[in-house]
Amino acid sequence: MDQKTIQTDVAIIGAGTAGLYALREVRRANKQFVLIDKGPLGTTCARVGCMPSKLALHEGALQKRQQNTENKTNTFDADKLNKTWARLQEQRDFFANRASKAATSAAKDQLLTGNARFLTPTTLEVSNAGQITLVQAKKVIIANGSRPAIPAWLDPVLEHTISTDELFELKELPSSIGILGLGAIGMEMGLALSRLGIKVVGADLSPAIAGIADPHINEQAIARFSQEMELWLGQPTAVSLADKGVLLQSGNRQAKVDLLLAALGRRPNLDALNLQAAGFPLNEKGIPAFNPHTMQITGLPVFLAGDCTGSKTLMHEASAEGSIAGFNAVQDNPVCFKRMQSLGIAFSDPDVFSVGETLGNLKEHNTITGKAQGTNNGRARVLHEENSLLHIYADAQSGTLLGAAGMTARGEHLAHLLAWAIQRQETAASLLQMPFYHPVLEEMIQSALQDIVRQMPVQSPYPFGLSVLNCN
Ligand SMILES: Cc1cc2nc3c(=O)[nH]c(=O)nc-3n(C[C@H](O)[C@H](O)[C@H](O)COP(=O)(O)OP(=O)(O)OC[C@H]3O[C@@H](n4cnc5c(N)ncnc54)[C@H](O)[C@@H]3O)c2cc1C
Ligand SMILES: NC(=O)c1ccc[n+]([C@@H]2O[C@H](COP(=O)([O-])OP(=O)(O)OC[C@H]3O[C@@H](n4cnc5c(N)ncnc54)[C@H](O)[C@@H]3O)[C@@H](O)[C@H]2O)c1
Repeated sequence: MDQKTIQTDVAIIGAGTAGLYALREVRRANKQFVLIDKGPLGTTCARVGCMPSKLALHEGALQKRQQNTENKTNTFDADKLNKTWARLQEQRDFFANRASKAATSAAKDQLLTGNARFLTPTTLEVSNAGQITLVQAKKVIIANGSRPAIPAWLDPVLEHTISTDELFELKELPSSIGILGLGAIGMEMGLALSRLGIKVVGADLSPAIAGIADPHINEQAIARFSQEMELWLGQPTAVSLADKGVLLQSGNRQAKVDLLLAALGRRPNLDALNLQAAGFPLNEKGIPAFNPHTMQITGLPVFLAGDCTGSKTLMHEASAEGSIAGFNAVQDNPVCFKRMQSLGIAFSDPDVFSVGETLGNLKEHNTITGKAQGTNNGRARVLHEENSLLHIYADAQSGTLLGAAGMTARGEHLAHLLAWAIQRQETAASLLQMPFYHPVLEEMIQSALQDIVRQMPVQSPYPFGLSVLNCN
């Protein structure tokens, strides 16, 4: 067996979002590096994640709007749908090719293709078709992502089961699909496929969809989205083989579907790296202890970044963690960086979002919830999105904004404004001093803030939103 050895300053495992952001910092510091990836290049986000899912959602929304305009019902047209899917795959290829080129042009001949595993915390064995390369690095960054969870109880129906890793490669879409797991992936893909004309049955053990922690938002979201796909919630679903498909059964409900999409969460890929044998102390989930402000693994010259950490598995967090890990891997003493407010958006149209603290983490007696409903917002009514609902949580004494949750039309934009305001430690009163145009959905934020201010123990004598100017 061929074997060569490379010695370098920094070895990065994974050329996904986190790995590429780490690489940018290592290159800025002019350090030697090796970027290792087993392939395919192109990042999870661009190949099978953020981008293809948004292409499918956008196409689904266009078709739904057209059907509404023409007063038609949603029907399955295999030929048309497969052509649409092929077009979306081409658009997806643009994003994936761009990310792949970013990796090859940044790493050039320091890109090492192969499967990496640790022999010691600073020695890696990289294998590619029988060829072994040993990499000895002063620092290592682990950014090897996650994979879809496919539990063993799906084995009997595995031949009819896919994950999002396969969904965007399908040449022919089924006329019906079952979705197990209604987190962000299950809800986004269920709605996209349903709007494209596929019959969708979605099931989740939990009574909440899209991970919504606020029960009123959840109730509203279930009422809204069950108009588009069947939702089986709060009970286990059994699966068995049926004629050319899968039989789903939960309580007294059952449905036969052509294909099953497993959207049961994702697992960190750390387990493939031989960490324990190489001397990494691991917790019960197989993850080494690390500092989330430096991304350094406790006591070792090794850093983690992105989905492989098993927490904050979002693109913007992967890029921030990659930057922190890459920056710190080239320092003598790692720097602690502040982490951003948490922000999660399901692009379900109306979008479901959660910002900052979730309701379950807040103490009821210390928290005021400001509420706004689409029925009282002119723009939401114009858009036929009266069922929009926004809750903003604030500290009961100071009015400082702590978190928010909502299901609103164009919620992605409201979620960002709220995340920025919370990170800037705005209070309900200070944020009300910002201009709010009319008629806009942002007036839902204004209404919820006014609702908070009204509930505060001390009331200002001045009108809402006005700050006093000392004219003398
Ligand atoms: C369907 C779907 C939709 C999503 N939508 C959104 C969204 O709208 N917004 C959002 O913020 N996030 C979204 N996400 C999450 C987002 O895609 C991920 O958080 C992000 O892509 C993680 O990046 P990463 O760099 O950690 O991992 P990846 O991009 O997966 O990179 C890991 C890399 O490591 C390589 N690798 C793995 N093991 C080894 C090994 N042993 N040796 C060498 N190389 C290895 C892989 O080949 C891969 O290139 C979505 C995810 C999915 C699945
Ligand atoms: N718009 C976005 O930002 C976006 C979109 C898609 C994915 N993502 C990222 O990808 C990650 C993975 O997404 P996901 O939706 O697969 O994971 P998830 O963890 O969000 O959801 C998994 C769902 O599966 C359910 N579940 C678990 N066991 C079950 C069982 N036996 N039967 C039925 N349901 C069961 C859980 O209750 C949960 O609702 C997300 O956590 C998110 O970080 C983000």
